Amino acid sequence: MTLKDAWMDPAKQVKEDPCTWIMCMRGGREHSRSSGVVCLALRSCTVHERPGTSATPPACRSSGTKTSHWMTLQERVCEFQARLRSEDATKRLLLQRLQTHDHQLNQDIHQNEEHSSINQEPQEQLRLQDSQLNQAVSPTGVRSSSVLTQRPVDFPSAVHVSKVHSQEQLQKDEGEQLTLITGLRTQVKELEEKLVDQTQEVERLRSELGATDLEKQLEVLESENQQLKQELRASQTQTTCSTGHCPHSQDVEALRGELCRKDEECRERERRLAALEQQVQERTGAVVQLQQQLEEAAQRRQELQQQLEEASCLRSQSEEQLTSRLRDAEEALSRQAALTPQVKYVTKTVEVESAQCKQALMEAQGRNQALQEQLSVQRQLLRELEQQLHESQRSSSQLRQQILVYEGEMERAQGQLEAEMQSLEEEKNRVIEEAFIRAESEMKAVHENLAGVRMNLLTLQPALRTLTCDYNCLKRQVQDFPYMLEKAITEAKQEICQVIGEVSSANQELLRKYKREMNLRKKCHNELVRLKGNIRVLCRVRPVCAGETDAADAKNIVTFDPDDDAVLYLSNKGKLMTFELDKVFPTQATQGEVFQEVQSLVTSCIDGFNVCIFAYGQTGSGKTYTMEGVPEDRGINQRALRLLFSEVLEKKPDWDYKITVSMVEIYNETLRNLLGDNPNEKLDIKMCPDGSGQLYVPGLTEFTVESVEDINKVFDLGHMNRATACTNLNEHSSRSHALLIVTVAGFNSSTGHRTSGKLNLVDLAGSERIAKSGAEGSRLREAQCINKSLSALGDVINALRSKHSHVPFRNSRLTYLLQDSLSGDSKTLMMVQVSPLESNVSESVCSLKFAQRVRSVEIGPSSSSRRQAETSSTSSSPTHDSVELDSPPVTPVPLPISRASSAGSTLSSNSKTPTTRRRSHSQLSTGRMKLTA
Ligand SMILES: Nc1ncnc2c1ncn2[C@@H]1O[C@H](COP(=O)(O)OP(=O)(O)OP(=O)(O)O)[C@@H](O)[C@H]1O
Repeated sequence: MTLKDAWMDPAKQVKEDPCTWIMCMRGGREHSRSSGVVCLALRSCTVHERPGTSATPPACRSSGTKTSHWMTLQERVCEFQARLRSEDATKRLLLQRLQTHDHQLNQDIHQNEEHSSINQEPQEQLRLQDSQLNQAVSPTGVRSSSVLTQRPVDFPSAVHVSKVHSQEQLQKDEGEQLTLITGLRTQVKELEEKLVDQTQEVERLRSELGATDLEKQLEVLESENQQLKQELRASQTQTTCSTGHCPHSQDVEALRGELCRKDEECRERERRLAALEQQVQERTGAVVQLQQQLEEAAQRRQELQQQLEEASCLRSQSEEQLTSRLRDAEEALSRQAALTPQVKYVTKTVEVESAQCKQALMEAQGRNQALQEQLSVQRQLLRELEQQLHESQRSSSQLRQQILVYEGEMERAQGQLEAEMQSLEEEKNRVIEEAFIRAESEMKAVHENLAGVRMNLLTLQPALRTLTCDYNCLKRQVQDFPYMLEKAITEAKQEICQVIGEVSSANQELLRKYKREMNLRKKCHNELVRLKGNIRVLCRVRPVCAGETDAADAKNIVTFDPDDDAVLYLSNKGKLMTFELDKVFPTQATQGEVFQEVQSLVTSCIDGFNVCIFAYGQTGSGKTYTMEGVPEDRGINQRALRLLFSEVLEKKPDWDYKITVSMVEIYNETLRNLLGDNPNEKLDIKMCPDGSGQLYVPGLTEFTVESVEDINKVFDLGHMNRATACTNLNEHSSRSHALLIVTVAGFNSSTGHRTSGKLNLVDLAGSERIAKSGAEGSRLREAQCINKSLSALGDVINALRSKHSHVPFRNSRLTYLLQDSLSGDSKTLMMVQVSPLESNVSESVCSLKFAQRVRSVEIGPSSSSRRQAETSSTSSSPTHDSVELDSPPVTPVPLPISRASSAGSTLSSNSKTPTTRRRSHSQLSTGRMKLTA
């Protein structure tokens, strides 16, 4: 608030913010005093000083008594000032008038001096002027009257005196006038001095009033209050700011709530006090009314008493008159009685007068009675009034008592209120003090932090400068960044395109080289296989089992050449027969060693070749052991699949392979699905209707396998189905062919190259002689079927070896099913199982001779088709058959087997063995092989 605002509308400003207004007015007190603004403003302040008014500042409420006292003083001061001002104005007016008159007097004197020679009765003018002066000065009581009274009263009579006397008189008057003027001037000076003194007095009073103890106290209180308010605001702000950090915030909040509650209570009590005051005022008004009524009644009573006294006085006077007249009459009567004649007259007179007197007496008595009635009425009225007065006095005393009670209550309530106010004030002071202390400590901490921050700032300024420089540099770089980025992107794009082009060309070149290498590898592999022979024949001699050692014919007749692993010696009836095969596994050979020899064929299946691995031999020679193995030492089947998995995994990034497995059984020339839902279901082999010449088995179940667990599951299912279809699994397995058909289909996503290879793992039925086994009935039929299929196999191999135009694949289900794996680029491996026992020597000789015959066969397509297969990278599958497939089934013809000289029957061949192979020591016959006893 500005001083101007306070000056313009003090009442309004005091209503809005009295404390600030007072502070403001303290600066401009001199102005406000002179116009009485203080008084008006303080009256407004007093109006708004009522308890419970929100606009009233706490400071004014807390020091209400002192403030009201101060206001009363201010009012008095204002009144005194107003009075002084009016006196000042009056004195100034008087002074002006005196000065005016002085000036006029001077002028008149000058005129009198000028016109004294012509004597134009100046006395009248002087009188007039004196009277004016007297009129002007008289209100102030100045000594002018005394001066005027000293003028000669008989001055007009001097006109008739002589000129000498007149001149003397004029001189005398002039001297008197000069004396008067001098006196008047002296008075004016005195008045001026008095005025100055009074002005000084006024100033002194003003200065005194401006620094009374109460005002000083008030100022001190206001300043303290203002300071406390500021501190409270600051502490409240800090408390609000640090509500989450201050540990006493809850206490402060509670105290604040308590303070508000107490304030509410105070306001309530103040309202009650105001109501009580109002009641007291009303009662006081009633008492005043009653007192007025009482006064009126007393007045009327006095009037009645006066009337009564007057009436009594009149009555007594009339009675006295009558009594005196009666006495006079009686005296006259007694005197008349002495004078008889006169007595009669007197008696008559008396009688006449007596009647009159009586009448007058009667009238007087009547009047007396009426007056007495009036008196009694007045007395009654007086009694009533006295009763009313008593009642009003009683009610007045009751009201006074009530007032006293109320006053006592008020005092008590006020005392309580003051005590509560005091306690609240103390509480507030305590809270403020605490907040102040807290704020001080926090402020100290903040100052310390600030000092630290300043120090940090000082140390950080160089870094900031550096950072600013860096920032500017970065800003420039950022501004240039889009352009640079665009440029870099363009360059990078160009480079990437260039690199992509180079990589693409390199990739093409690599792909080309890869394809070439793959073809070369395949060619080499094929060449290797070819060099080894498309049909490889291995021999494995099983060890003598634990239960066989005790038998009389349990003699081991098989020996091996320590220098040549492809030679096997068989002692047959004292003669040593030598058989040369591709490799001979001795009895101690492990499953791993056997598989190592065949794994190259397995991997060629991945390359798209069809592979056929047979296990051939008499019953109990170890075919199943070699092919399936035992749970603790798995055979070729599972190892082959494991190898396929690992190989496929190695080629995984480029090639995607799918490996499917089927299991079939050929029993008595009947094909059965071992993985199907119905194991007794018979399957058939049919030609694909698409004209591709491929064979397929409708209804054959295929399982896709991806892990060893899948393989085991498939094997378990096959074994289970095989077991459910027969009464004796061992016998049944000996009399049937078990085929595990593994198909490997690959796809190279980068080249689009597809491959499809088939791996046939065949556990053939036992090849023992029927005559020896003495089979009859069903066993004979089983033996015939086995012989038929084995003969058909021999015929097929013979036809292939002889390069006949017709290969009799259809002569048995076995050869028909394995047609695509026995022809073309197919690779065949026959594992001839041999029992080392002497009791099995004839079967061993037969098996070895058959193996030797098979070993001499060359399987392969015509040179043209082979070239095509080698050069074609996509379509020329190695499974493509070059031989006629649709040849009708022929009756199986036993292979003619020429016996070897003395060593027993040996395989004979009508074709030369390759030069790379060593010739067998046994003579090979040129006729057809015959697998008979
Ligand atoms: N290399 C070997 N090492 C140890 N034991 C063998 C070996 N070969 C075969 N045997 C054991 O010889 C017995 C007969 O083998 P296996 O059943 O494999 O002959 P098989 O030719 O399959 O007979 P079948 O034609 O009746 O099925 C089995 O107990 C087998 O464990």
